Amino acid sequence: MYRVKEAFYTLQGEGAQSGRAAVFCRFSKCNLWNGREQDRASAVCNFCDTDFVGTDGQNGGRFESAEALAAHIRRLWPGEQGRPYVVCTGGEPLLQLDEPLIAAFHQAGLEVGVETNGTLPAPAGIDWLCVSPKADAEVVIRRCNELKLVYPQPLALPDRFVDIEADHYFLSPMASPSLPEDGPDPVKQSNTRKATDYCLQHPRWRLTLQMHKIVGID
Ligand SMILES: C[S@@+](CC[C@H](N)C(=O)[O-])C[C@H]1O[C@@H](n2cnc3c(N)ncnc32)[C@H](O)[C@@H]1O
Ligand SMILES: Nc1nc2[nH]cc(C(=O)O)c2c(=O)[nH]1
Ligand code: SF4
Ligand SMILES: [Mg+2]
Repeated sequence: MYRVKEAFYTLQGEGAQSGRAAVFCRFSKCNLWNGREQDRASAVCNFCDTDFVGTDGQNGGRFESAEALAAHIRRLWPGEQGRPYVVCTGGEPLLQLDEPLIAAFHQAGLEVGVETNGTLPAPAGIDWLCVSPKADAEVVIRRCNELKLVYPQPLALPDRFVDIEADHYFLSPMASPSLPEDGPDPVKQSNTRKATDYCLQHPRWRLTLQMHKIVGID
């Protein structure tokens, strides 16, 4: 059984695949926060900008088989154009994504991307793996396509992650978790300046912005 909070067609807004059309499959549940506001401050990850509790979002639900979920996701891709792409996110997708589901996505003609906090081992067969470390949580994934660190995090300084092998190293300015996505966000503005300065001083790191929030899409 797979539990999905929501699924929607949009453009990837972050990282090296920014601007690419994708169906986002947001799995329910995370291992670093239970999703309740009253427990945010004491969670390992306390800046999450996402509601991943339950299965009640758009196109969300409980799926009995990998094939049923893959067919559901494939139907959200518009027609036959381009290279159909699913981004598995959450919540923490590696609590649920397994090899049978990856195989079912591939069978349905989907390339498979994953956004993970890196604390759980990744099943084989993922086409694009993005690891985004959180606070002092141990990262067990040693190799990925992109490492995308939300910045600044006092317990997760960039230097700690340069030994993780990645094709791209990104800093993503931390946004306020609870503001409406289209309003002004002074905290994000100040974090964007800090991330910019860090990238200028440490040119291994590149800046990525949450483009979807800038243009006002999901
Ligand atoms: C909601 S998480 C879900 C996937 C996975 N649990 C993870 O943390 O990577 C998706 C992406 O949003 C990023 N993110 C979450 N809260 C954020 C915030 N307040 N500002 C900027 N990025 C944020 C995460 O770092 C991750 O790259
Ligand atoms: N457009 C868009 N791009 C994204 N990239 C990563 C996201 C996520 O929440 O995992 C995300 C998201 O929520 N929306
Ligand atoms: S950002 Fe990722 S790791 Fe952190 S609480 Fe949200 S879903 Fe979990
Ligand atoms: Mg998001």
